[in-house]
Amino acid sequence: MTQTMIEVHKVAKRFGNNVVLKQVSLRLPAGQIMGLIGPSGAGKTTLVKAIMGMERVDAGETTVLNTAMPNRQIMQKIGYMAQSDALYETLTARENLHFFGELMGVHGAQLTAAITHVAAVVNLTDELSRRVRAYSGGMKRRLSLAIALIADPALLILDEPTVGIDPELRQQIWAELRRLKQQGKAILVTTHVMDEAERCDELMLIREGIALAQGTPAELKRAYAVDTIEQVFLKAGRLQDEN
Ligand SMILES: Nc1ncnc2c1ncn2[C@@H]1O[C@H](COP(=O)(O)OP(=O)(O)OP(=O)(O)O)[C@@H](O)[C@H]1O
Repeated sequence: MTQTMIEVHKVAKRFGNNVVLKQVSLRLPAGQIMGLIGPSGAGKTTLVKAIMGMERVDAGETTVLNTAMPNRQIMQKIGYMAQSDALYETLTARENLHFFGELMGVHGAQLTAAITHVAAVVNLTDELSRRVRAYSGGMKRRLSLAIALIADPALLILDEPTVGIDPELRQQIWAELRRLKQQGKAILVTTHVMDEAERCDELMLIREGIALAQGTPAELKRAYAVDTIEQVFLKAGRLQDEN
């Protein structure tokens, strides 16, 4: 069987009285892109943080690269892009990439080559010498994505990576994600964009903390007898409300 990169088993989480994840399970093998889709507040980021080991869960287990999370060493091996950018504003983009690359164990000529490559992927090659505080919101998202890619990690966890990014560049980023997947990398991505959901190998639909449906885009469309993932989303929501 293909190597399992992420295993989530019956994870539950609440904040006070607000139950945010209910018995959520998933498995992400190497060479696959899994999309987490669901309305705002559904629990996607909380699930991502639980997988990263950044949020303690109340029940269940999360395992990354065969290691129970939280685990600091494993955390450093994940190419993680958070929903809010964690960048050094007073440094240039190149200095940020250099800093985070070193932190993830990439050095010297290898790091220089990696910076050139990831900057090209997110179209920031000509902006590398500018300080991040002069960047627009979209440019900061692109730099955050470049940082997630810098160490060529076996596992990428990307929380809404293409928010604020124009359609052309979004295509380019998805082409890179596909290339990485073909190399055997595993990618977990949260998205609100339905055409991105269609590009995932596997989708999990989360609503009110419940994993409502899981499968390939084609399987989900068949199961709900609809033509698009957007319709799956709407129909699954309606059915959940009726029950
Ligand atoms: N640290 C926290 N303390 C209290 N409540 C929280 C905390 N983090 C998240 N929540 C709540 O948990 C629920 C799920 O939030 P989460 O960020 O996981 O949703 P999401 O699906 O990622 O939403 P979005 O698509 O808007 O990013 C929300 O009701 C949110 O208010």
